[in-house]
Amino acid sequence: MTEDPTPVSLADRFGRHLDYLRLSITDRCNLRCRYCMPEEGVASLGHDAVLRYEELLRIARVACGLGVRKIRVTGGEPLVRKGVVGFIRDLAALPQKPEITLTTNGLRLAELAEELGTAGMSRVNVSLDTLRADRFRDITRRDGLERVLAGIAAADRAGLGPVKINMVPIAGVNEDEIEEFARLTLAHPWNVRFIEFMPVSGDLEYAPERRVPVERIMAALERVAPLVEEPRTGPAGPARLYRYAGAPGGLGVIPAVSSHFCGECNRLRVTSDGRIRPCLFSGEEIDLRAAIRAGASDEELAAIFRRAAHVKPDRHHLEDSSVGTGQRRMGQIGG
Ligand SMILES: Nc1nc2c(ncn2[C@@H]2O[C@H](COP(=O)(O)OP(=O)(O)OP(=O)(O)O)[C@@H](O)[C@H]2O)c(=O)[nH]1
Ligand SMILES: C[S@@+](CC[C@H](N)C(=O)[O-])C[C@H]1O[C@@H](n2cnc3c(N)ncnc32)[C@H](O)[C@@H]1O
Ligand code: SF4
Ligand code: SF4
Repeated sequence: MTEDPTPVSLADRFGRHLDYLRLSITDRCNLRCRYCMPEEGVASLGHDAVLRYEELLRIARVACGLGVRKIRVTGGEPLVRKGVVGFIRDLAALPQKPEITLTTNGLRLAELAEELGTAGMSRVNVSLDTLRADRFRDITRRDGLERVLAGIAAADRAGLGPVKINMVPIAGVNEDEIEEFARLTLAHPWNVRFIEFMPVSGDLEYAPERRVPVERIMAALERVAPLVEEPRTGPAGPARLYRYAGAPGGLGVIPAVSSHFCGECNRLRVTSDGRIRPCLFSGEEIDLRAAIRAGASDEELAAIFRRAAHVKPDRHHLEDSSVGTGQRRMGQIGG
């Protein structure tokens, strides 16, 4: 095994520096959110198809050697994979000490938050689309609102904050809760982010027309109290940031579809079966797993990452056609 060279930057053809890796560690999930995956017929990847933790760790190490500074562990639901805490510990201990974050539905967070914090996780983002138990059951096809809320509280206590809460407003489903979510920031130190629904649905009922455009989200936020725009420090990611004066929590709006933030994109993704996705919304994938299992060296893996950076498109084209995520659902890519 070779030592990592002095960190370099992984740049693409458009001058963007790719220093953020979204690593999906499983395609399995303990929920079935209607906008993400169908109830039935979700064939999980076979055991051998999914990368082993050693393989994922090696990928992360090679990526960090290329300048990746932040790794977001995602899924499917990352907290359903056995051994996830040990894996987080190993990631946090990589020589480059990347920032380790997690995107989760929160169902298992109450039991794992403390261990995750001790393992070296910096922060968590929790996906939550409703504060009503019956609606939670309708959207996710499972029970669990109380557990998610307990998970958020546990993450706070474990120092995994400020917790970001990701809410996807969908017309006719939960759009009427935008204000209630926004009010949470008046009482809690959470950053509540509203994400435009993306047309990659698991359920036909959730058609693109259900997307609540950013203007409507903003109007709902402004009905609660005047918004103060927050300065963006560094690569803040895709969210536009706001706050109500004096509130402990913050607000974010992620215009994933309408006013895309591709010009500032710093992400690469690796799916749980070892494919690099240069862009969430391009079907192009580059196989790392085959290379790893054929005995590729670290240099060869780094070359595959460079190739992925090279083919990263300048932007998505969701507004031009019905382009989606190719053959993959969101839950298979990790969002
Ligand atoms: N279009 C698009 N959407 C993205 C991208 N990255 C994340 N999202 C969406 O934004 C939402 C929030 O994603 P998170 O997993 O919380 O990650 P993040 O927004 O990068 O989180 P931070 O690192 O805390 O800013 C999810 O619905 C993602 O699908 C991206 O590169 N492109
Ligand atoms: C695919 S999930 C994976 C991680 C974890 N299971 C969770 O739900 O946080 C990552 C993110 O994608 C978002 N997502 C899934 N389908 C979406 C869609 N059609 N439009 C917008 N966001 C979506 C979810 O709300 C979640 O915040
Ligand atoms: S959004 Fe997350 S929790 Fe919901 S089905 Fe998709 S992967 Fe599972
Ligand atoms: S759509 Fe593609 S290029 Fe645009 S921000 Fe997302 S991953 Fe980056």
